[in-house]
Amino acid sequence: MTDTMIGVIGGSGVYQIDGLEDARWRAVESPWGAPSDEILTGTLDGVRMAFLPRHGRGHPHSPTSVPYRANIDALKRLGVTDVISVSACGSFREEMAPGDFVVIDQFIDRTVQREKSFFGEGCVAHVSVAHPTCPRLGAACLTAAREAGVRVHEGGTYLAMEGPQFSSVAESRMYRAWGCDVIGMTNMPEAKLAREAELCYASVAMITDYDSWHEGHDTVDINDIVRTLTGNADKARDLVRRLPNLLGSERALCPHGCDRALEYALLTAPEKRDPALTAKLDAVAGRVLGA
Ligand SMILES: CSC[C@H]1O[C@H](OP(=O)(O)O)[C@H](O)[C@@H]1O
Ligand SMILES: Nc1ncnc2[nH]cnc12
Repeated sequence: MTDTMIGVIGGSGVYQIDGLEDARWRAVESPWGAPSDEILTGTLDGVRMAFLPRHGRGHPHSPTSVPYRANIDALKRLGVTDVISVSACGSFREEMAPGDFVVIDQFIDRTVQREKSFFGEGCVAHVSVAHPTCPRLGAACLTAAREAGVRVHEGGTYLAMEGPQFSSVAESRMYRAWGCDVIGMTNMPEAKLAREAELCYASVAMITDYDSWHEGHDTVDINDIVRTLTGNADKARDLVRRLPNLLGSERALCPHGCDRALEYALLTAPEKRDPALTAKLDAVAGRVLGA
């Protein structure tokens, strides 16, 4: 058994969480650069918590400029075991209405301008992201959302677009035809990096709009999104407050193997490894590199 530490990555509209004991904002240094912001740490119902606003307080980071590697590395360095992302998203489904939440279980990654891996030349690793979210953590989010009285959908495919512009009507119709349920700009490469760092990852999509496909609704507009965001953010904080009781302060190995994702993933022979890269990997891959 190890100690649970829940890491919450707050998306647009979610720049803090409430109720932490011994709360303090901490600067965490990472060899992957500066994280989006300081990280708020504390304890909730006896469980250690870490909160990171994805875009930074005051929202200085665009979806493209979010330092995804530094964020995941910093959470891992603090001792986080389980990461919950909360994100504003557009919907491709009539029944997934603005104000509803969706616990995501699949992604299609259409981002093109981001660093997507901790690994590379000098230390090559291939992890599986066939199932990119942790079912155990997703189930806890589903229960927490229901307890908080949120209308929540179990499972959904999230299309990650580069942005920052929203989709055209043609793109929106195409993603819908592909079977996607929601659209956002940030969960990739975040989910892939969490898997590389052997962190359980779950994503809660907070629906703000119907993107651009819906003939009965105006095309997506930032003013409408911001209006819906405020209510969604309050519900998200309520959901987060319920997670410690559901997850508990002690954790067994993840039954889905998220915390052992690197077990057989490293291909580069020890004598061929780049010492500079392996040094940067101390937190993410120290378990398998023997750091
Ligand atoms: C505020 S609308 C567009 C913006 O909001 C979402 O961010 P996040 O996933 O961090 O909540 C979306 O992905 C875009 O970045
Ligand atoms: N329609 C949309 N497209 C991309 N990101 C979003 N975030 C919130 N609504 C969105």
